[in-house]
Amino acid sequence: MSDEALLKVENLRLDLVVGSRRFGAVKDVSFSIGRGETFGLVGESGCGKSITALALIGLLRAPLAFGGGRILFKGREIQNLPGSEMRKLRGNAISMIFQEPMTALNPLSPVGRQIAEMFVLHKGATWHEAERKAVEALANVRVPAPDRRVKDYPHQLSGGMRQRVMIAIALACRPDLLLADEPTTALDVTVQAEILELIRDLSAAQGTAVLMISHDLGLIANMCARVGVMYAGRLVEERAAQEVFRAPSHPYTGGLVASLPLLGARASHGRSRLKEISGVVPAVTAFPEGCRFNPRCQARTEICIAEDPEETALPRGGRVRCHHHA
Ligand SMILES: Nc1ncnc2c1ncn2[C@@H]1O[C@H](COP(=O)(O)OP(=O)(O)OP(=O)(O)O)[C@@H](O)[C@H]1O
Repeated sequence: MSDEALLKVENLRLDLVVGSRRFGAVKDVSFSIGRGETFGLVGESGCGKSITALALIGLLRAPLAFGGGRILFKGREIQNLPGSEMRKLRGNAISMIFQEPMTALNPLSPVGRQIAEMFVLHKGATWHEAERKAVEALANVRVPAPDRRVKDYPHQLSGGMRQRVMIAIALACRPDLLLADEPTTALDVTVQAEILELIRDLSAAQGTAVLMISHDLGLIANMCARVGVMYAGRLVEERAAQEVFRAPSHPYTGGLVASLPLLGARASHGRSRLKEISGVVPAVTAFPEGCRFNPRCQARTEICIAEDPEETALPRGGRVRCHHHA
């Protein structure tokens, strides 16, 4: 991608450290996100999406460890920043929302105070100013009666309202990049749609780039301009969202598309595709030799077992990592 990229991840490797052994939980993952762009990471549970996001904001914890590569944010390498420098970025220029707000919010502090803290910490506001801004921030995420809700503790709010609070905290300082890790998985379907709309509207209004993470390809394609498909710690395909549906190139992507109820029939038309992906993502300590997808792949031949495929650029843009890509 161009030098203009807001975030550039180059050959990222993240290791699972078990005694003296290191297993590549994420290996050679590269992607970039432009300013204001929405980029999605999709793949089944255990593919390495969450740990990739955690690595971006310096929240990786043992037994996982940074293993190599570079993370450039606005051209600056951030993969080895000291804790104090990373804390200046986190919540300010890069922020994150998680699947379960209860684990991220402080149960002992009113939500208004938790939002206000961001303005005090990162923007040098006084508490008085910050608390006024917290009411505005809650109104912004469409929480009714925000002047009263600021005094509520997280347990007094519904799951959807808590997620709105987390979005208010994450967007308080108008970050350049929002990492959204399965932000709606814990919510019921109607609330899910509202929260996604909120993330889309607010990030577009603020010019915030979004890295959206989900196991749901439909959701990702709806929200994102470009999609990275992860399998067993590797980025196996990266494409414009519409291309992923129109002509998935990696057999794993094809399987994900075919398993979507509405689009499966169309995507598999005229080509040999997995109707569903049998089997499960292997444990990090048991990734197979060669292509990591080979044990589950219907297109597998000997080379797939013997050799890890290189990344190949696709003619209509994007890239794929498969010996037999479409
Ligand atoms: N704290 C940990 N200790 C050991 N292994 C871990 C830890 N955190 C993650 N892993 C392993 O690293 C791999 C990638 O996990 P990660 O959470 O990034 O997957 P994911 O694609 O985001 O899936 P999910 O949606 O389930 O979080 C998985 O195999 C997981 O078991």
